[in-house]
Amino acid sequence: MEQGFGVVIVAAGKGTRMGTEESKQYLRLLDKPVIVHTVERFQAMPECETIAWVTSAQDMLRCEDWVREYGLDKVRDIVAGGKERQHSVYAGLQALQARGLDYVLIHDGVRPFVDPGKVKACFTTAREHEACVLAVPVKDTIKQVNGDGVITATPDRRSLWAIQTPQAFRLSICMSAHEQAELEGFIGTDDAMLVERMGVPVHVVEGDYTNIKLTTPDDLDWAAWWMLRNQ
Ligand SMILES: Nc1ccn([C@@H]2O[C@H](COP(=O)(O)OP(=O)(O)OP(=O)(O)O)[C@@H](O)[C@H]2O)c(=O)n1
Ligand SMILES: C[C@](O)(CO)[C@H](O)COP(=O)(O)O
Repeated sequence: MEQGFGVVIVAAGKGTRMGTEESKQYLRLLDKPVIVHTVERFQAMPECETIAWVTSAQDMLRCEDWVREYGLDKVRDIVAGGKERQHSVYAGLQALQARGLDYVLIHDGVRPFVDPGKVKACFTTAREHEACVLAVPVKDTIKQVNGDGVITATPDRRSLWAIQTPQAFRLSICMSAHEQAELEGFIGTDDAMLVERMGVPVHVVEGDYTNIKLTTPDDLDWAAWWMLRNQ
């Protein structure tokens, strides 16, 4: 059988933009915490061999409890994250390195609706090309606006994509990209940025608009409705 992938699920953020007392990854979405819904997506995929769950140091115990309660036996590592998302990803990558897999997927713990078929397509493309992300074409016209609130450019929409997770890479490339960024003090908003800086072409696979990242309170209403509709 072909080797599968390991996934790093990052959930060590504070969720400042959500503005809730409890961090957004622990909010209940119908019957379970958001993060449990997300981990279950990967737990159920035959291609997923191992999961590294990145959380804050103070939340490790409750995550261990959920692993037992929900039978998430692919979670072999629960590790503490860092100040920025990038540091949290790196902590997860280090844990996965010991698992002997060639390919890693990195996924936001607050994207609970990712479609397994799209995850598989992203993994397959990474196996062919070493680096791949899920993304959707932008629907709006995007403008660049300067500090005075004046439009300075209108990029051609046909070349604009909104980038999501998972992002899939050959593990050795992803590790080197993170190490290089750390060395140079570079912080990116996604992992592809770090790999792009290394000159490695990152391929895009079209995902779904429903693979949203729960970010602001309005996302929660939509998420509850979407989950009910698909039960
Ligand atoms: N230091 C951090 C920051 C973010 N994340 C994770 O990265 C994902 C995407 O980040 P984002 O939506 O920006 O989450 P937060 O940083 O929690 O949100 P905010 O920026 O509103 O505080 C989330 O699952 C979040 O928990 C992380 O593991 N470690
Ligand atoms: C990685 C990501 O999901 C791509 O959209 C995103 O960049 C992570 O969080 P952000 O802080 O909202 O940029």
